[in-house]
Amino acid sequence: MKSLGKMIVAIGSENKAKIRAAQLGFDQAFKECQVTIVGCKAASLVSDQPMSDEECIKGAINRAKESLIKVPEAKFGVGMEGGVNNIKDPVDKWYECGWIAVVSRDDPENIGIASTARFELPPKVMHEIIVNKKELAVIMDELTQQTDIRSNEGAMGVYTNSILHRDHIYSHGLIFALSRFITKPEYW
Ligand SMILES: O=P(O)(O)OP(=O)(O)OP(=O)(O)OC[C@H]1O[C@@H](n2cnc3c(O)ncnc32)[C@H](O)[C@@H]1O
Repeated sequence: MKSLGKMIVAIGSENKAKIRAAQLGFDQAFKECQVTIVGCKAASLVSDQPMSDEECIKGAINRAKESLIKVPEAKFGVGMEGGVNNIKDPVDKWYECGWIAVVSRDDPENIGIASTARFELPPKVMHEIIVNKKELAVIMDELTQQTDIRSNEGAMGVYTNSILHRDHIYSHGLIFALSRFITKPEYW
């Protein structure tokens, strides 16, 4: 039987849902490899509750780059940053999604960036974030009377009756971010 090549991937987070997402995404994108995901603390250098896509992207890139430094044996560094964003026109609504950055050690300037699917956050949740300056994770735990929603099904699970969980949805965003590394070079 052909043995699988081994690959180590760093992720700039110790959040279990994000680590599961990284494993799910890399296992599908690199079927020929046995992938080990190594989580580590990495500073996003943006606010605890990012309020725009731009801020999330910055946070994801910062985390991806720092994770590559912290895990010297890693081939890729991954950053995942959740946050909210406001679409004003044609309807004024707030959405939540995760942004994912993937940095390759071979070519650190070649960064894959993509987002997860997004979902609407209700005005009562946005009121808590904007007026009472609370983080989404805290609001979710209070609303559901559960603990550590962020490491489990996530707000995505709460607002889909557990149909869509944070790990799976983030794995889809990760696979989009990996596109440049796994598809034919002539597509790029
Ligand atoms: O340990 P880290 O990697 O920071 O994981 P985190 O869950 O705190 O995630 P982010 O920093 O990426 O998210 C920014 C904020 O939004 C919250 N958040 C994002 N997505 C969420 C989700 O699906 N469920 C609950 N909270 C979420 C999160 O807890 C923070 O308050």
